[in-house]
Amino acid sequence: MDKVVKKSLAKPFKKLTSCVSGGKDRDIWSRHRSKRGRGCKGRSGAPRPNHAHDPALVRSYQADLERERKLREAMNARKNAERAAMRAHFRQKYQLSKNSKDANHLRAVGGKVSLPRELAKIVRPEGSRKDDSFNLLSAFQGLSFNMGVFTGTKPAKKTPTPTPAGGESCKALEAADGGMERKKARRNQGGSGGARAFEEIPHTGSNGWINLLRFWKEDKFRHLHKHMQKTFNTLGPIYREYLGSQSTVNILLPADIGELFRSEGLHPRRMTLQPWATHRETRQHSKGVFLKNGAEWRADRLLLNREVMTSAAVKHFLPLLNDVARDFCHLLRSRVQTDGTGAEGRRSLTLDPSPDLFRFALEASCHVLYGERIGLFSSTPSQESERFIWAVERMLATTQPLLYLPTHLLLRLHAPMWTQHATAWDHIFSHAEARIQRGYQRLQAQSGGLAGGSEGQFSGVLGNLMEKGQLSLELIKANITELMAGGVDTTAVPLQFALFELARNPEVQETVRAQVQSSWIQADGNPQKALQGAPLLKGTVKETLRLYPVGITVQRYPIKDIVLQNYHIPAGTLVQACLYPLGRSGDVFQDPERFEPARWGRDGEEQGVTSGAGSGAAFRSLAFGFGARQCVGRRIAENEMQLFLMHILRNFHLSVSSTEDLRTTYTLILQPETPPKITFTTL
Ligand code: HEM
Repeated sequence: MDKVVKKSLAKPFKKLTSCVSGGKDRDIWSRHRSKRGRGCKGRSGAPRPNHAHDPALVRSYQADLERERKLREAMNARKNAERAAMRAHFRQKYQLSKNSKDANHLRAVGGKVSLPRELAKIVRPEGSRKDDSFNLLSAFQGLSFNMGVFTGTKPAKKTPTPTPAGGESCKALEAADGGMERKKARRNQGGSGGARAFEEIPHTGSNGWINLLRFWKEDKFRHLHKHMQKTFNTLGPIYREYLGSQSTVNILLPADIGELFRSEGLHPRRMTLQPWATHRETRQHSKGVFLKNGAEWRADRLLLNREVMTSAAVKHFLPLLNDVARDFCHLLRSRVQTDGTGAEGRRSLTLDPSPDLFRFALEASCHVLYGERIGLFSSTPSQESERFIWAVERMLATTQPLLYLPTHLLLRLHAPMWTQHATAWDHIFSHAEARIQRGYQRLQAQSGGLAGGSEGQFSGVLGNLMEKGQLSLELIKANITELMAGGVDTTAVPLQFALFELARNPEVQETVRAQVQSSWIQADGNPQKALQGAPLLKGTVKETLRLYPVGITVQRYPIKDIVLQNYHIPAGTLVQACLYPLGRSGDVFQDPERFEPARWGRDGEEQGVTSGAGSGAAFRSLAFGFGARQCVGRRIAENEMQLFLMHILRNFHLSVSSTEDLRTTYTLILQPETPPKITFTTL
């Protein structure tokens, strides 16, 4: 790996060192000079005059330089004065002491400051009293100002100066540490006319390869979510990041995310997971919806939606998920009875449930996909399935480090990381292929044809797709394999977090349980009705994913130019909504560290949104992504997790020995560094 990294980084490094030392440029320059020095001839053959010794030319050149310098100084003075004027305004507004440095800046421009329109609007917002300008003047202690700006009679000027624009920004600008509020103050107002250039977006370093090295050295990939949170706190609600060959614009405020999704177009695109795509290409497998784009993606996606996203589909597969969740709890209950301690009827067992949760998730998704149970809860679960679970985990863990390197090069060099990744995918494919074959044969053998059967029985997503015959067998295989690979860790891991949070918040746990118990009785054994009557279960899942989003970002390439935080973002830029910092932002959620399922009301919409959160209320809960390209397994995952928690809460009281926060790590999905141990006590 080291060799590969060195090789792949050698070129950019060479470029970088030559830039720093000026090596290559100097060579070219000196060669050019010496050529001229050797007496380069004109077209006529006569020797060219040596301009370097022409005094008139030298004088004019020096005059040019001087003019440029003066212009630069004047511009800087104007910018400083604009900022000083704003600061003086805020000082006066918040009755803070005056600052002589600002007065000097203002004096340097003769006391005349033409504020750009955005700034002027802050100083004298629309509808404010007429004497505002007078107050402002008094703040400048006798310095004269261009009144036209404040009264709006002078045309606005374009300026690269920071342009805070909103009432709440006033206070923020005064914050001494330049925290989040100050950055938030740069919110975009109106069209892109006055927007700042893309290049002005704060960034974490403009050399992607150096950044990448730093990431590796500091092991930042595993803590990418924390790195993002920290960077937003330092640079504000928008920043650029260059990593290897990737470059992204990162955002976290709901209003900005809304703007991004509104420009995703008919065929929304995410960042391509190149290692996955390269695997499909080299093995000549078809791609499923995860990796496809454009009209092809849309056509396949619409067919899949019918099988897994519509309410008719949910009605079919929900009872299957319920069977698996119920069986899981029966099994766990008998284990607690046998291996646990305590009095009869209130036995307790402490264990790390994660291996069982992975089995549960695979059993559940296979039941929905193939319409049959695969027997993972038996005392001797199949080795094949255990290998599949292991392969998915390997595939995810090896994706992240490969994302920022040229996959085709690694492939050619047989880099061990790539080989591990490809082998993990090969396992996943051969396992899925075997299951699909079996499912296909079983369905053919069944009387009454494929999906629906003669009694209208649901025979799994595979059966339905085959019966309808709208997707080729190749595409069915590709998509079923993706659904299998995407359906295990994504639900098993949040369930670990949910159990942990319920266990360390006993009051919350009791409230959710009370609702579940009463809903269960009223639903008379109908799982769908039981879920509908217990919205806190939905709230628990949402709350878990707010604090621990499986994928820490959702990405899009806007199809048109947009403006975010008053920066111009050209169409086609990769923009990421960063879900981990979003979910824990005090600007967006009240008391963000608190686990509170009830914050999501009956209809799943958030209640008690912080007043400073701005618009974009629909863009606070995005763990499954958004719009036409959102997670296609969403309905399976939501119902699977809610049913699981429903049966657990009906059967067990949950507790943990320590209420300390869990340490988390990111390996393409966010997970606990060490899976938490939970004590299950029978009810
Ligand atoms: C809690 C569980 C899950 C979470 C948080 C989750 C999250 C996501 C996210 C964020 C996306 C990208 C959406 C976007 O770009 O807007 C996605 C896409 C996808 N997910 Fe999930 N997922 C979960 C469970 C599942 C399950 C159970 C399956 C399969 C049964 C699945 C299969 C997929 C597929 C195939 C895509 C690609 C869809 C497309 O591009 O059209 N996911 N998921």
